[in-house]
Amino acid sequence: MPRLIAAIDQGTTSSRCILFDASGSPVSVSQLEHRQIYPRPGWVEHDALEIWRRVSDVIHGAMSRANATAADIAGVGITNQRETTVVWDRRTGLPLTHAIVWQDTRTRDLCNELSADGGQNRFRQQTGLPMATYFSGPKLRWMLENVDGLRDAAEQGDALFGTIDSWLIWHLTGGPDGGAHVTDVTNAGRTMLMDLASLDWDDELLKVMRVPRQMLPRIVPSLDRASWGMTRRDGPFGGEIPVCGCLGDQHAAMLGQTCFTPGESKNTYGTGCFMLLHTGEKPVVSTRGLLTTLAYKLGDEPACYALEGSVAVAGSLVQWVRDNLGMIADSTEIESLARSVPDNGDVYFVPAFAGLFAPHWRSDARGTIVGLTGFANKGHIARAVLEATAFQTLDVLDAMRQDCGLDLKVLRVDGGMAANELLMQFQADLLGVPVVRPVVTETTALGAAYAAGLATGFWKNTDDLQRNWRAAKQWEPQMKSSDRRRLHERWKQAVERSLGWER
Ligand SMILES: Nc1ncnc2c1ncn2[C@@H]1O[C@H](COP(=O)(O)OP(=O)(O)O)[C@@H](O)[C@H]1O
Ligand SMILES: O=P(O)(O)OC[C@H](O)CO
Repeated sequence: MPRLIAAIDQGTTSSRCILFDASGSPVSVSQLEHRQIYPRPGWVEHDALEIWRRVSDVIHGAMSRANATAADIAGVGITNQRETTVVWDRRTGLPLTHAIVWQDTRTRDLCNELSADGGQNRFRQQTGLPMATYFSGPKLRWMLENVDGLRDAAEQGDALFGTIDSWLIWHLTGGPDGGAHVTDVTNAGRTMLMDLASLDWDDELLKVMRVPRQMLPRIVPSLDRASWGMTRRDGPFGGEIPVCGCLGDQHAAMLGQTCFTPGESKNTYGTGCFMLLHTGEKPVVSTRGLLTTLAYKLGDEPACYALEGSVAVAGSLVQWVRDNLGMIADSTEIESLARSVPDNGDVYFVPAFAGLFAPHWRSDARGTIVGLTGFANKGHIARAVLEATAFQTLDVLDAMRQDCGLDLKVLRVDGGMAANELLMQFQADLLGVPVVRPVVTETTALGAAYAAGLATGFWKNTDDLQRNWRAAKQWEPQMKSSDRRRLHERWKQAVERSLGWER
């Protein structure tokens, strides 16, 4: 009798495999980083083969730590960094070029060209997305136009496209020997090629992005009782297990946080920071710079939608301070450094390294630190670094409030940066809303496990999942509203200064 569910969480900086038991508790974890490749300013690439190898290694690691065999695992769920674009050869299983990562801005001119006719919101009605470098469609068009032989191979059906979920599922279920070529609705919804209402590839968008349909994966729900394929016997699990759950990482975190009711919201503080608000069974098109996205689609049930505020740079700014400035040796040290000063000393850091995402969508913005005086020290910079994430979240929440009259009661948080107590208190202060962190903060992996567990009957229904959710810590807002307003005004001035720097 299988006692566990396996989740593979393939993130921007690392890959994890976590095995969960029936109470939704992690039983074993294995994690490995992969290279970030920066060939030019603004370009960010991953080696998809390296990612597949890391994923295979973490599967081995988690299985051996739990002393588990394939017979112990009821199902496999996948969750992944979204939008990152992979093309590979169906015959060899090898990538045809480096993957273009979601943060990469090389398609800026292409996006400007595509929005010349109809503006940035040209495809917002169909896709819920503004025209921006973030999404996969323009990245795929760039590849088709710049990688030698790719278009011919795609037209002949030899080159396949997928986001990381597709790439991993294809390899797990057989690779060149009949691997399943699928993607779930939450991932497909980030390509700018899928129609939000029909949940199918859209012919007009395929034409605009010049994408041959035969290279695209089949779009499936976020979980499937029939499963998309079994893990191969000679693969990293060492036996056959149904692969039957799949969601983009932010959508998986909605499941992991059990946000199943319209009005519920979670914010994940990882490399970037992504707040999603459940809006029910009908897509709400934003007028304030938020994305309309799928929350999840559980098998045959109707799809649920969400509004999303995507912030490109959050934890990665802490990493930048660690790796590029050498101010700290480990990400966790940022907290004690920030606590060495009582406030930000009027220093603000706008981390527009990849332009500014929600709610601004300005690819011409660049990173800036303002307010420096001879008084400012490392502590003030550290504070400004942490506060930048909280201010960006406030901008997103304000947009949600304006878009749909949201009256948020509590914000559920997770992700690596949610371990930072100073940030969480400041976040509650700025939003004026309690912030709550659950016992299991690996909500992304947990959400993928929940999808696979619901598909296989390991968990019966969403009530089972809700019973697993438990709060570990809550932060109450303590700041005076006049202070909140003053700080927010200063932040907005800093943002103004970052706009238009890139010409
Ligand atoms: N205590 C901390 N304070 C601030 N940032 C942190 C802390 N711990 C981790 N981080 C940041 O969180 C990020 C890792 O979070 P994680 O959820 O694992 O990210 P991802 O899934 O995007 O790879 C890193 O960017 C790291 O710098
Ligand atoms: O890898 P993460 O957790 O920063 O998530 C990346 C997002 O999915 C990008 O849209």
